[in-house]
Amino acid sequence: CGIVGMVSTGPVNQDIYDSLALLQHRGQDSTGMATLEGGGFHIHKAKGQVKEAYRTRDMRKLRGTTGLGHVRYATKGSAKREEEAQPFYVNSPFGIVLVHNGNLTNTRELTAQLHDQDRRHLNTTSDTELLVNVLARELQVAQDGKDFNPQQLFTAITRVHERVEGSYAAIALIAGHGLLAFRDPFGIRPLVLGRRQAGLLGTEWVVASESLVLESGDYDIVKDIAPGEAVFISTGGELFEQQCSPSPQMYPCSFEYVYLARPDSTMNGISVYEARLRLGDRLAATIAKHAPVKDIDVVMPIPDSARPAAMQVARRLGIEYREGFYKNKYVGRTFIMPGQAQRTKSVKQKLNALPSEFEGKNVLIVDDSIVRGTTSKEIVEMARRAGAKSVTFTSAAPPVRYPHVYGINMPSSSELVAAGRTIPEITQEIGADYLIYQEVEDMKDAILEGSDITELDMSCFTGEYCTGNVDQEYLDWLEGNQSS
Ligand SMILES: O=S(=O)(O)CCN1CCN(CCS(=O)(=O)O)CC1
Repeated sequence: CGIVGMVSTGPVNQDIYDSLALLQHRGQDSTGMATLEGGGFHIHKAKGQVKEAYRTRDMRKLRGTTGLGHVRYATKGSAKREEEAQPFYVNSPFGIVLVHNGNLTNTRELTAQLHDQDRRHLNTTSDTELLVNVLARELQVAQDGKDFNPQQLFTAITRVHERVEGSYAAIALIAGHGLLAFRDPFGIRPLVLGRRQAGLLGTEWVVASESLVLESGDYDIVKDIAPGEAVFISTGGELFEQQCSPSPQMYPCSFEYVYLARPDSTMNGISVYEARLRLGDRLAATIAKHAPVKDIDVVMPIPDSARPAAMQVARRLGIEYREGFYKNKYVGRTFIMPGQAQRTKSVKQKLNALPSEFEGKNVLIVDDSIVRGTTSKEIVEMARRAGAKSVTFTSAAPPVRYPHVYGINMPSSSELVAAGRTIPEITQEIGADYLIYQEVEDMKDAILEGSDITELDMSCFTGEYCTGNVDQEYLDWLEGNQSS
């Protein structure tokens, strides 16, 4: 999912719309926007992509100079369990609307607490609804009937960190006051703060999942919100910030760098594009060790996010780089579409092989990752039908062997092609002649090179979950809880 929030000096609806369009790659299922005008909200949510979800009359309703927006894909389960589009709204102690990128892992406990202790009713199974209700409850306690002041928000966020487990980058509008943004104590999901001068009208602020939103709006990048940190921006443009966790740690999600983020974003100070080039450098070294490089005729990317890695593989191995696959850019990102049937159909719609690039050649294909293996299998078949003599399939990410529980839709290990399989078994499963994966340590080094960050969340590759409270019981529950 992608989130954005703004405090401007003029109408904010068009800027939020444009920002959501730039974050579309982070989810195409549904989108929502809310603006704050005086003491009240205007909210619009709809299924589908940004460009089709907001008609002129919807945009006209979204008046106000403070607002937020969300683009979503299902972070767990399938289309059957229709989660609500975001933002979510609660009406006490203030009107609050909230958008969230991430996934909470103690939803069962929180649901019970909210029902028994906090006397709050939940309408959906969405973890975002849990998050906004816990925030509201803790804000009620912190405010304790006194007049509003930002410190109450920071006290409430401190309690949110204590009660909530999992990953969250979140933005909320507090009716009559302003915009609150906060990040989980592990910094798993991204959140960046930007600022620009609006002439004599004052300072304008933006908080977003990716820095390209800031660049596009001519905002200066102020900083990545720190793990555990919260910032509050009043509707008048005054900024308050506080670290709300006693033990913040930086464990950014590795999959942002593998494929989720746009290459032209800088995330936690790391250029996504340059990280992908470095992933290619290291993958090339591993390929040279394990594959018959001298026989390879061409190196090809699977568009789009594997291109930087493929360019480097070709360059390092001294092999010709060719574009053998055409991607239909009008089909959304298939790998995150709920439900297996839709996903298989979409691969054929999404990619096509150009025979002239394959005829009689030993091809080496680079994809950003192999998750379910459905795309990889289809791609190998396409390459052979197009005339390839042999197919070496390579992944710029290591084997995904464990569920991803922090906000990217790969929760069920039964769907993971590498879970419980050896490399030769996976090679056979996808029908390739050779299969080479990135090494875990190489991925970590490639992403973190030149950064002062020392850790990444790589739980879906290693089974080590940085938040510490993801145990086998939870994984089994999650497995059973997935309507596939
Ligand atoms: O970023 S892009 O949209 O360009 C490509 C995203 N990338 C494509 C390959 N899949 C694995 C497919 S599968 O192995 O699960 O079938 C992960 C996501």
